Amino acid sequence: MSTVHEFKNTILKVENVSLNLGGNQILRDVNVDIRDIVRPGMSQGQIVGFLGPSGIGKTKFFEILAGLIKPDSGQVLLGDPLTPVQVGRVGVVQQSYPLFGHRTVLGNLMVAAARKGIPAAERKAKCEEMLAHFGLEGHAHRFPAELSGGQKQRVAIAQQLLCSDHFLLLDEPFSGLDIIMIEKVCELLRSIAALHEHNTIIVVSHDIESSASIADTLWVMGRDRDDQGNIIPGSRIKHTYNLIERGLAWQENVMSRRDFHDLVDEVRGLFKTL
Ligand SMILES: Nc1ncnc2c1ncn2[C@@H]1O[C@H](COP(=O)(O)OP(=O)(O)OP(=O)(O)O)[C@@H](O)[C@H]1O
Repeated sequence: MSTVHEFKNTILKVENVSLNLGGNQILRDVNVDIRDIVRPGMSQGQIVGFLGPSGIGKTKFFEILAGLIKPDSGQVLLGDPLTPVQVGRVGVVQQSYPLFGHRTVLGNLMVAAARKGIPAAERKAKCEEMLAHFGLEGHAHRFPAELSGGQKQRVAIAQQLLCSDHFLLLDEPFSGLDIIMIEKVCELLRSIAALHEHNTIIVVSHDIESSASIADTLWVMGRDRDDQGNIIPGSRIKHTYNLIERGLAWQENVMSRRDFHDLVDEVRGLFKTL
């Protein structure tokens, strides 16, 4: 598959974000950005895999990216042109998939479409289009309690995609799924990225292999050490891997490639130093 591409405008920018909690520095001067990737003849969104050891600050950074909590300093800018993040612009898919239990699958999507301001006359068609894209047409009139975990996850992703502004944050989307389901989720996320030029998906995960198999970029969060090897409090994005440059983005069967496994080993090795 061709990797001819250009990086265009920055569509997400994190500037000098720091966060303290309970007297501890959690994040320190985090600076990172995502640029719109353009490929000839297709709409190509962005997928970032966001990795880091447990307790490093991924969840807190995720909440700041979504505008759910404010950093002590710094800011997050989104869109084209860039403007400060506000709650609702970034779709957040939590592991628990919170859906309205008293509404059907279609009803849940209709609420999201209304929240986004899609005109009433167009809502049903838009929601049905989403249901078809997510392979949920047969479940439109079911209630969340009647769905499997994987089906609930797809409804939650569709719902967040409908009511947000091209940005989706997913918290551990592969957790608790078997290998076939993980492949399906990977396929779904790739297809969402291809739905719109600006669609940008950030996947927070402990699963290095699955994240790397769909990402164009990996962010690894970690802390610095001083000259004596002591940890300096406050995490930042310590390493950014450009998988396009490595020829590993947008490749069929990338997981069967030796250079892909070398990358996964490299990231795993890096974790031990963070
Ligand atoms: N309300 C709080 N007050 C003080 N410290 C907190 C608070 N919430 C989180 N922390 C600390 O902030 C750090 C980062 O937590 P966070 O949940 O962001 O880590 P994480 O990378 O998402 O971890 P995991 O991968 O295990 O979910 C942890 O050391 C945690 O103990």
